[in-house]
Amino acid sequence: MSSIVIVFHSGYGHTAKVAQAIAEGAGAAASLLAIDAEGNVPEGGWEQLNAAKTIVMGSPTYMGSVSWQFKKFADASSKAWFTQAWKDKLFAGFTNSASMNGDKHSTLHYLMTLAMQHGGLWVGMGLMPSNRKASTRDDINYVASFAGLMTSTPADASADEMVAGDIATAKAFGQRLAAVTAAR
Ligand SMILES: Cc1cc2nc3c(=O)[nH]c(=O)nc-3n(C[C@H](O)[C@H](O)[C@H](O)COP(=O)(O)O)c2cc1C
Repeated sequence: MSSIVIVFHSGYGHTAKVAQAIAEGAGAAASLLAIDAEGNVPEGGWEQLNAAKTIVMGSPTYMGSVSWQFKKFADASSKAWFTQAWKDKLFAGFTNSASMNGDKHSTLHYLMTLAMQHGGLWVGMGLMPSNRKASTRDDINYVASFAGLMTSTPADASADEMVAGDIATAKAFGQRLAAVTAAR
């Protein structure tokens, strides 16, 4: 079982690409758990989550919040909530949307609330924003969130056309998650 489980939903592949980059940054400690189009996790998924030290949750931003498939997963996690089975695990979150802002914070805030309901400890980005005149879209944390990973992909861009700086930021976030998980 992996110490870091990245559980995510992705309708069109963008959030999945971010999840892969986080996993790449986190290295051998991490594994991916995709919520399917029906909002279900594959067999053995709940056991993986129960065994994890760190749960990283990701969803695209749809209409200013998580996708319904992610929400179905969140509601199903109430089974773990009843016994506080995930208490004191580390949690982190990420979301991708089309607009630069796009109300992504609303999605991250929901993920954070879910983590708090489970009695978890939230891990933010730990990365300074790239917000200088000389900063470019390909710099680390240009979208500049502290609460969790935000990435933006133009509405007409495929998952393969995602911004390189966002993918690099996701890898850096994965490295941080591996470091804080190992330190526990
Ligand atoms: C139903 C729906 C609602 C969306 N709502 C938003 C939104 O509130 N803000 C935004 O910036 N983008 C919004 N988008 C765009 C998606 O966030 C964007 O296409 C994202 O890359 C999709 O990620 P995915 O490929 O992992 O599903 C929406 C897309 C869909 C399909």
